Amino acid sequence: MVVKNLNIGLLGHVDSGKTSLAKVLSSISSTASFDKSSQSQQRGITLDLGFSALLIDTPAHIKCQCPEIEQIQITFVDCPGHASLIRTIIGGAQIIDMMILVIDAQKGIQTQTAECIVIGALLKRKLLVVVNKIDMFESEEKKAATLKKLDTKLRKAISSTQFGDSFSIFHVSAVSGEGIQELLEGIKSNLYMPTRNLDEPFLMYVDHCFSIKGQGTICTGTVVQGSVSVNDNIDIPSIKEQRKVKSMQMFRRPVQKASMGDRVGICLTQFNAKSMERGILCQVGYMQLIYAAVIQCNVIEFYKYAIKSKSKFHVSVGHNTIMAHITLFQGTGESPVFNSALEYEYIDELDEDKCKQTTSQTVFCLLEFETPIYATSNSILIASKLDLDVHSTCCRLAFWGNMQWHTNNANYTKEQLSTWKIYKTKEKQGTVQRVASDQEIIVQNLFKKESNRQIYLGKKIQLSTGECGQIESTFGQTSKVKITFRECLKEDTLRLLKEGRANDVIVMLKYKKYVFNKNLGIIQ
Ligand SMILES: Nc1nc2c(ncn2[C@@H]2O[C@H](COP(=O)(O)OP(=O)(O)OP(=O)(O)O)[C@@H](O)[C@H]2O)c(=O)[nH]1
Repeated sequence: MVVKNLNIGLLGHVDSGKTSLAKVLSSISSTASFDKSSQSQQRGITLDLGFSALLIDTPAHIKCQCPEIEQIQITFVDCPGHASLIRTIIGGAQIIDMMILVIDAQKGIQTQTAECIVIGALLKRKLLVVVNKIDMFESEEKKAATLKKLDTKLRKAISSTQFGDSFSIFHVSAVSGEGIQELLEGIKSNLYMPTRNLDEPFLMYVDHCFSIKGQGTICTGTVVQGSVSVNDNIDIPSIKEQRKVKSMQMFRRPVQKASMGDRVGICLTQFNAKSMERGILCQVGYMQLIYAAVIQCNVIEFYKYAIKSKSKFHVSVGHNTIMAHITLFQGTGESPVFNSALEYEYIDELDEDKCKQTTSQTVFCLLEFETPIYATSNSILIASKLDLDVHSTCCRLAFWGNMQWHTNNANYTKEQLSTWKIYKTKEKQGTVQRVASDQEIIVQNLFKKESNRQIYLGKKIQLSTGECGQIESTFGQTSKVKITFRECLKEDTLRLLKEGRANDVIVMLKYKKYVFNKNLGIIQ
């Protein structure tokens, strides 16, 4: 029997009814489903990803493309909704093919609804919207009016994202069952066969790990790339060891092979399950630790705070979230970023214009991780400010991007970054000490006493009165320099200087200073 697995995430604000919906939609539960953990039950909220499944006959529109698929197993990934668990939500969204956005009919769009839309949109997931709890209205009239208004609001809010308006909205009650049959039909008709590239190296995101005495250690998770078979040797990067795949199960069915998109439990030869609560399994030698990365910086339009170089953001990759120190810069060209012939301008703070990237200027972000992470060259990195107040009504997701460059070298700073030409535009100002001739002036205060004036020789300067000249030579033992002009200075300028009004004639030197290569100093 050929059964294909598809993963559908249930995302939405806390208490909108995601777990209740997962329950009514599923026929198979797993060891991690429906808030079984005692902590979850005590607090009454989902604390971790929950997995359950529904087996259906292959819908006709898929059957005609893939006649060999007899049944489809839909794995529902029930994500937490509470603001403090956004890391888990981001992790959950990375393993799904389609997302069901759950909204409380009476509360409408709430803060985490918006964050979930952002996450789903940037990961390019297919979207279905479910308005839940429609049994809670006091009258049919009130229900019809509220739902009509909410649908319009939802379409308006979502249409500005990558989802556009190509999504369906369903009105249901997970408690009374109203609308559930229509939702199931809607899910079936929206199913599609995502591209599964099985030739890539095996990679699995593990969400739970536990030991069974006498058998081994079980890792449950989703295969996000390639495939794995019983008896394969695989890497456990977090403990830097390899283990053999002893057996595998998909929702309690033993299988010999699992491929991209499958939810699977893999039994490995024993290791300490505590060493890997969340993590990855992969083909031997595939994953390496990454110490820094560059992404093209796609700013999330709902993020309302400043994005500044030298600040720190949380960065999520797969199920992992770590702190990173950021440096922003912009340049021409798309990827790959680092052509040593190109120069990039350092950005202190992203303003609105820079957020709207033009085709000629692309904003990049260097992320230097506080602790190294495992990522692959096609990983999506999502940066957020999770230390913002969880009760805030603002979106905490700031920007995201695919990896353009990364380094596995812990000592990368000196060895690699110094070849990058990321510059800051600097300006020095000085005053005229005396006029040597009408084409020659001696300038003071442009440099500090200890500055090496030699490296500035030949650089252009401009006077605040408009004339352009160049630094001809150093002058004397102090910090002065001689500046020459091709043309004679303007009469007005000479008059000001003769009258001793040196402060009205400012000498300006603009130059580029490289961020990662202090020695290079200046170019023009
Ligand atoms: N009346 C009514 N109550 C519902 C419905 N769906 C869920 N509930 C109730 O709403 C509360 C929250 O439901 P959950 O399914 O736990 O919500 P959730 O979105 O999974 O919650 P978190 O995962 O913690 O964000 C529970 O008390 C449910 O019984 C519904 O359709 N109608």
